[in-house]
Amino acid sequence: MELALELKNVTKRYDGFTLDAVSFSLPRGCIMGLIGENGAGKSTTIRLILDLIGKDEGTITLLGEDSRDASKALREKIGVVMDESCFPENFTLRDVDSVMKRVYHSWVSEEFFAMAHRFSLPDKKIVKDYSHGMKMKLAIAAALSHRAELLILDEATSGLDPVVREEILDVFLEFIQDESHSILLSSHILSDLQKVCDYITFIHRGKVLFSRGKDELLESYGILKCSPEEFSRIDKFAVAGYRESKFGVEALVLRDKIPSGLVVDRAGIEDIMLYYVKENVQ
Ligand SMILES: Nc1ncnc2c1ncn2[C@@H]1O[C@H](COP(=O)(O)OP(=O)(O)OP(=O)(O)O)[C@@H](O)[C@H]1O
Repeated sequence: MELALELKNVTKRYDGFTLDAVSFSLPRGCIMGLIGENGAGKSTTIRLILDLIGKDEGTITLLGEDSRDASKALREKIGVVMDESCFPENFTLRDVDSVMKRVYHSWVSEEFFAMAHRFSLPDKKIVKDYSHGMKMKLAIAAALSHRAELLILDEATSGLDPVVREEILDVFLEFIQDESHSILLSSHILSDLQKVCDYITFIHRGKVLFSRGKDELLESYGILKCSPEEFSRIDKFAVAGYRESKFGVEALVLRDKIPSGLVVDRAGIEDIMLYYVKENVQ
């Protein structure tokens, strides 16, 4: 399986925080969601991948090349959306186009304007007068207009309404129709990730708790609601996390380890994350 991205034991130490031996890999043609609580290390991971900050240990391979020796040609193949404010405030679409075509050899003006119009971005308005959603759409249109093979997005859909998010998720799904294309995106909107991702990597307090196929995760886990007596009879290796209330016990469990007769409901990525975090608090 050809990989778009591979991290092996990537470590970054800050005073009071360590991104600790992070390893995961993203196959080409797939979308990976990076999840984790505030301050977990998602943006640090993305900055390391983009070589915006230096790592202390480990290796990062981007489209087959070491990220440290990334050539200009490799950089052209990576579309990045870090935040909304990537263009000067007095720029119009035309200004963005004329600057970007000097930055990227592979810039395709027709694709940029087509995407900008698809996103209903106005021709004449300057960036300063854009809404937050318009700025994000502009950043995404630009990232998609230089023949990128790998898109890396940090919180690209945060603060956007559901209609705009859906529009952007559709663009992502179209982008990976080409099997050489891949996407890594971090988000707190787990329902969005559940819709589009093939893989989920969960970072918690600087460590990868898991990096797995989404379908496999959703099939493996379920939510069990039962009485304390029933819960006491369950193999504890089957329990990823639980909470007790006056109504009984609710637990995130491995579905195939639960005896028949007990009802196990479907778990979402959000359930999985919440129970895992609860179980891993120190
Ligand atoms: N330049 C820096 N110097 C010191 N500490 C830093 C620096 N950059 C990030 N950190 C710390 O690294 C930790 C992880 O931050 P990071 O921005 O990667 O988290 P995140 O998962 O993206 O969080 P959020 O969801 O809130 O954006 C935090 O404790 C943060 O304070």
